[in-house]
Amino acid sequence: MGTFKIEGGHQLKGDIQPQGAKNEALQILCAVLLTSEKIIINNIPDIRDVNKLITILEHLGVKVEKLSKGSYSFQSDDLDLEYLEGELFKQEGSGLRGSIMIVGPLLARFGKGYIPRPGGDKIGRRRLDTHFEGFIKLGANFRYNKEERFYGVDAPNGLTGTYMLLDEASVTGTANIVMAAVLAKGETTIYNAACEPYLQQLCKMLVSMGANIEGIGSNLLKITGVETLGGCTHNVLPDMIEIGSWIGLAAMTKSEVTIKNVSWDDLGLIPNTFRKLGITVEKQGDDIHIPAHTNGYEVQSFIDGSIMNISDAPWPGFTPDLLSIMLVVATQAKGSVLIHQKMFESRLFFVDKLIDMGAKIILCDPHRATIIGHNFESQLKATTMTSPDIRAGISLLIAALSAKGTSTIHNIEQIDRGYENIDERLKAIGAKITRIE
Ligand SMILES: CC(=O)N[C@H]1[C@@H](OP(=O)(O)OP(=O)(O)OC[C@H]2O[C@@H](n3ccc(=O)[nH]c3=O)[C@H](O)[C@@H]2O)O[C@H](CO)[C@@H](O)[C@@H]1O
Ligand SMILES: C=C(OP(=O)(O)O)C(=O)O
Repeated sequence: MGTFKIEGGHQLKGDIQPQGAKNEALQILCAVLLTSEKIIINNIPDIRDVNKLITILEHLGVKVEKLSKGSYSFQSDDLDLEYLEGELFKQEGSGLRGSIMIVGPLLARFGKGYIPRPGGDKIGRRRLDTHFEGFIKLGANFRYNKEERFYGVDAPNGLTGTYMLLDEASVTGTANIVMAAVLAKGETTIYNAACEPYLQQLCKMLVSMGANIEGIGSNLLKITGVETLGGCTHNVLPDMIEIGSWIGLAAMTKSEVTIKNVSWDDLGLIPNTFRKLGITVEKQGDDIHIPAHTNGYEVQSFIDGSIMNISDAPWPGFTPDLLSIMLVVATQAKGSVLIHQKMFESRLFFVDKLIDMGAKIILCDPHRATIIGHNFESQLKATTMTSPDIRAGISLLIAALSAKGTSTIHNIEQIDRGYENIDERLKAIGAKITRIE
């Protein structure tokens, strides 16, 4: 278990370049299984989850070549599908959430796909019903081995397009079904589809491979199946969750930071949601400039004067992956905020650590926490903590960087799952962090 030692209380200053988006990269990497032709992907982040998925692809027989930092070519022209039935896959496939998205492409191209119960954050129940209900609608047979928690689908006669209304706008579920439908016979309509930029990017990539998809960016996708798909070059967008993390970090440490090349048009409600906490988010070309909040930041209230409420919703709503960061940043705001995490059941329990550090938080129930901001009148105190999940981990890191004294964070593998070389990148703008293996 790796550890960070963090000396808090220092202002940071400088530019930071966001990495490529983790959740997009995981979808895009699975899509390379849809064609025997070569696919080139640029801006792939060098993070644990993505590297684990690349290893799974290699073990499946995909030819992977690193062209330069973040750029790889992939060719799935000679796959070893027996790997999917072996012990190694049971271990590797369960090591991350994103591995679930190999099922759709394999089912579409080879008529069968398997997956052990995927990993990812332990942040509450994480159902896979939407994925498999979608495959069944397309004509697949479904099997689930309860003992081994192993899922399987097959479609010996191929998949056939149909209409489906998803029971929830699942991000990875939509990606999986889209990747199955692009090679199905006839037309598939997916209503209540998720439409995060990750999915828009996946659909654009599939179109450049020869797929026929209408409605990209909406919750109604119409896909007309094609016989085969070809190669393409795809560029992964900057990671909007990392961008949000750096906005929060800058505000809470009163630092002046410029986040470079953020792809503003793909950030949705993110800049405005930080503004609701009183944070100044300046657009400078395609960069975000956060000035030093020397006099703090004041939470806005609603028109009727009621308490500010920040909650998550499927895109274009506010992403659940930034709520933990909002919560930690609110601990130093002037004013009070209700954070309502609607999607996940166990993502707010890390507030115990913040309360230990001196934050004023009432955990109302597993989904809601009220934060009474300190307005920097009292600094958080350093402590020792363990990172329970990726976004709680980064939030605790932000808290530690703003706190008085030296904090210790254990289980930083959770942070490394989604933040590339985070200690070195933050050191470059003045953070005092030491990694202890
Ligand atoms: C690898 C990857 O891409 N992971 C992301 C993906 O996970 P993932 O695709 O696993 O998450 P889903 O979109 O399937 O669902 C997330 C949670 O939200 C609930 N839910 C979802 C949709 C809905 O309309 N109502 C609802 O309540 C689900 O029951 C589930 O508990 O999307 C999540 C939701 O943005 C993000 O937190 C994860 O970072
Ligand atoms: C919940 C997340 O990731 P995963 O779905 O991979 O667990 C996240 O990125 O915040």
